[in-house]
Amino acid sequence: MTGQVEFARMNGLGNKILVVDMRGRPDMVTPDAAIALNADPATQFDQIMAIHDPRADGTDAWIDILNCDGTKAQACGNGTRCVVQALSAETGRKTFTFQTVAGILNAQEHADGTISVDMGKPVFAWDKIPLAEEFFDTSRIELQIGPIDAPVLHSPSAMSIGNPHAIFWVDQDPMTFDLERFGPMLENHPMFPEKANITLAQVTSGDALRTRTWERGAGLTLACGSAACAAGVSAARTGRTGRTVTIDVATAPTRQPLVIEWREDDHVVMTGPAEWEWSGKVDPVTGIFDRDEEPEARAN
Ligand SMILES: N[C@@H](CCC[C@H](N)C(=O)O)C(=O)O
Repeated sequence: MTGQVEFARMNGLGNKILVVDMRGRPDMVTPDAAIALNADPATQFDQIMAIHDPRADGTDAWIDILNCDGTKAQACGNGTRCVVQALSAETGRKTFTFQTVAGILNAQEHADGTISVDMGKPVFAWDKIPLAEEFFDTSRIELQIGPIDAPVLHSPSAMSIGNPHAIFWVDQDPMTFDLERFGPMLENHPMFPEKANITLAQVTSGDALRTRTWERGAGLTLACGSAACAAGVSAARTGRTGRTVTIDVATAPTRQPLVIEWREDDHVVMTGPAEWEWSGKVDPVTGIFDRDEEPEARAN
C-alpha cells in the first residue's frame, strides 16, 4: 500500500514517541521506515505507536509498537499515554480501550491533563518473563556484573508487564552508574532469551523511587513507563515500599513524577503526562516524511 499517513511527534516525560495513524490501512509501519525515521534528527525516536483499526469488540484501536531499531515491543507505557492524548484531542473522549500483543489496556485522561493507563497484571513466572534459567523466586535472581567478589550490579528483580524487565537495586543515585556501558551487556545477557529492559532503582523513601533505564531496542532513553511500573511493583513485592509509589525518573527533563499503583486486584496503573510537539505526514513503508508547515497550536 502506498501513500502518506498522519503522524505526531510527542513525548512522555522525554521518552521520544512517534504516534502514527494507520487506521483505514491493512499494512503496518515497516522496520525499514522505523530505522529511516530514527536516522533523521528531526524524527529520531524511542518508540513508534501505530494506531490501527480495532480487531476486537469493545476496543477502540489495535496498537502496534516498534522500537527505534525496528524491533517490536509488547508494551510502552509512555507511548500509550501519548496515544490517549492524541485520540482525546481528536475526539474529545476521555476514556479508551486498546488492544496490543500483550493484551487489553484501559486508559483515561484526567481533568488536569495527566493520563492513567491500566498496564495489566505483572507476570513473575521465570519462563513467562522470560528467563533462560528456572527460578522459583524471580524477585531476586542470580545475576551480577563487575568483579565476582564486589559486583557493581547484582540480584535484580525480574518481571514482565507485557515486556521483560530487570530491576537492579542501587544505594546511590542511578546517575552515578555507567549504564551506557552496563546496559548493552545486561540487555543482551544470556539470562534474557528475548533480551530485557534494564533499570537501576534507588529507594528514596517508603513510597518513592528514583530510576534510570536502558531500554531493549532503544538504549538509554529519558524515561520508560513500563520500567517505572516494573520498578514500582518490584519494590512493593520485595518489601521495599508500599503498593503506590512515586517514580522520579532521573533523566526526565520536566522532573514531573510518574505514579505507579499496584492495585489489590493485581492490575498496575501508571499515571503521568504526555506532550504533543508537532505533526506531519509519513510514508509508513519508507519513513519519508513531511512536517506540517504551520502546526496548529494545541494545548497539551
Ligand atoms: N519506553 C517504553 C518501553 C518501550 C519498549 C521497550 N524498549 C521494549 O522493547 O520492551 C515505555 O515507556 O514503557
